[in-house]
Amino acid sequence: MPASEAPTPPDRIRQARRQWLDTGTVASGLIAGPLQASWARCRDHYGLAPEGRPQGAPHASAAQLARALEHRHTLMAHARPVMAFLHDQVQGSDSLVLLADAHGLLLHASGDAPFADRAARVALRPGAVWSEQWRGTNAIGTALAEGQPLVVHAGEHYLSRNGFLTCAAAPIADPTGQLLGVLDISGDRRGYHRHTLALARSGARMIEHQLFTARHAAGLHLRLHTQAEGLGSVTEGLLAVSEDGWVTGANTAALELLGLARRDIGAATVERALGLDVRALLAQGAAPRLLPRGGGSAPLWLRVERGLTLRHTVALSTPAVTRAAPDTPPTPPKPADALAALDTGDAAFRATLARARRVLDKPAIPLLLHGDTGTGKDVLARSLHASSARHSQPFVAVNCAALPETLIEAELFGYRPGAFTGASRQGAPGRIREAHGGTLFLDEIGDMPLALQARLLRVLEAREVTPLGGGTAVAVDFRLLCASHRRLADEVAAGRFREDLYYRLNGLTLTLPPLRERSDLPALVAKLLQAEAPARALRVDDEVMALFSRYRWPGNVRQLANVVRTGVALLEDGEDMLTLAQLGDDLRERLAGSGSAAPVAGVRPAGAGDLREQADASIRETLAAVDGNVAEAARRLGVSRNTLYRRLRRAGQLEGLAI
Ligand SMILES: Nc1ncnc2c1ncn2[C@@H]1O[C@H](COP(=O)(O)OP(=O)(O)OP(=O)(O)O)[C@@H](O)[C@H]1O
Repeated sequence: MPASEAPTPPDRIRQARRQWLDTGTVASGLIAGPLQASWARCRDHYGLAPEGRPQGAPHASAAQLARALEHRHTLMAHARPVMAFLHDQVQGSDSLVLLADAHGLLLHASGDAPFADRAARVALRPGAVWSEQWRGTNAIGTALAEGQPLVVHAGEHYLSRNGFLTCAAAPIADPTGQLLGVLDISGDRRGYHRHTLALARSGARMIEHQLFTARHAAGLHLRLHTQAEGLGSVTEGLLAVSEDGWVTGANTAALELLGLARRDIGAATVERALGLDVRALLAQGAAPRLLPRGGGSAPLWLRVERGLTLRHTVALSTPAVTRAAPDTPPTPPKPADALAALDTGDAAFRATLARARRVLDKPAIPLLLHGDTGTGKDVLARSLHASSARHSQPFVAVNCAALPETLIEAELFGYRPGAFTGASRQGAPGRIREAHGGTLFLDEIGDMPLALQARLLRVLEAREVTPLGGGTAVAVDFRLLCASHRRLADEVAAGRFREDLYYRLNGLTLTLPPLRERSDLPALVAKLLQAEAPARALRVDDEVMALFSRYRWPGNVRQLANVVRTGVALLEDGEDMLTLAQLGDDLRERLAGSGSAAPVAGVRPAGAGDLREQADASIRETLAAVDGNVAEAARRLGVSRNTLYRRLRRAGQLEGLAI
């Protein structure tokens, strides 16, 4: 049974809190084990005080939230209709249906307006982060930490200020077993209902079912249920099987029916899971059959399917039946518009986008994205995928600069159990196979070691991949996008990049212009301002725009976006014009520093000094401050992750960091 299926009685919770405050421990059995473990984490790992407030808890800006929604658009597309359905079930009961991502960032809320107002007072609204680290024990954060559905009721919340809530949450995993987020139903504690957890769990199952169907409908997959009538329903188990007999995907129901764990996906054979080998499955017709099982387990009904059936095609094309809730956060651009949304008026960039659109759905023509750091290669790659016919299939990004050389091979091609020292016992299918049916984005391809280039070339030519440690080659179908800030032709000339691979990758090169060469700076600034504060009509004054126009922008759009974000944060309430004075001294100095073509009156250029040493010191300090989390350190330093990775790789400091 999941933790706290029924709420702990109020007197027990009071007793537990009193014991906790007085002695720092709780007698066993007073509250559920996972919640007790969570209280201990809150105090010992996160240093939270029960009566305290969440100090420094992050809150996503509108632009960051929009980006997170865009990033999770597949999850959103499948979650919205389910959330609308759940909202119908709990309507009028003072509650909210919430969706959080795997970091606890609240992506979407749907619910009763009066309760939404109360919930917003404790930041239970889109943009806030409800991981345990910031909010203490709570259904969203604790379900993520424990990886199981649970209820956190009233005083079981670690922070007293959240004690008016009763919350039930269930994790959502993708078909490969990776945790995508949490579906939560939160309400006033007086309105607790014992069915709420079952509702949240069913909602999570429905979303997982849809995600599975979208990803695996085209391949060999199995439907499982204890009753024949259950096949085809949202309660069925679903298992994807590769042609060489590996379990490559499963929903939670299938894992439970077969007694498998998430880590078994990509690691267990179908023979181990079902007692049938893949040939026996393929020989079976489309009719359901009863599968006897040993060990006292109930027999299972099994139906084997290959490829799309009409019913699933219809189901796939309709997940966008959404009913906008009154508090719907900004929605990401529709997939078809993602490319168009990048066009802010620069003629050369517009022509590049038009060329890209012409080959969008021709996967035989690989695209190579070239541009300096921060020019938007990653943004363009995601938009290309979102605008393509494959948009509901996986987008798998591999950053070749981010991985130690020794790991790239296993990460890309997968490996058999025990293929190399330190390999996980389960083996892994590899990123190339994860991209099957969708898009594979190899970022910083110029940093791929020569030996691996030969292997990649073979995969591209044969369109099949063989895992490290041997085994059968598996056919793969993906649209390839590569990006590099280096000119690959120069790398070829220098002998660092294989010529044959270069020609294989370079169906069409799309070059992103540096920001200083773009003619649409004012429109881009307007777009970034709008994204940062959608509800306010913000502008920059002429003096700032003139400064922006003269500056060289070595960090390109990323740097501009950071400058705009800081500027907006420094605006007083009610002000809608960003002026030079409001940019702050340090920012003005940076803008007017050595990168500027002409100095601005009254602004001192940045001093020289030993920049490399300073940079190294600040990288070390920042990494220490964020516990080695490279993505977070890059954000704080205002540089791209790739720049930081390259720097760390050169210094031999990449192993062991959170990438
Ligand atoms: N067209 C755009 N509209 C709005 N924001 C953009 C655009 N292009 C880039 N950005 C912003 O710039 C940031 C950097 O973009 P991106 O990561 O795509 O650059 P990149 O070229 O891949 O950089 P690197 O090579 O350093 O990884 C993004 O997070 C986004 O905030």
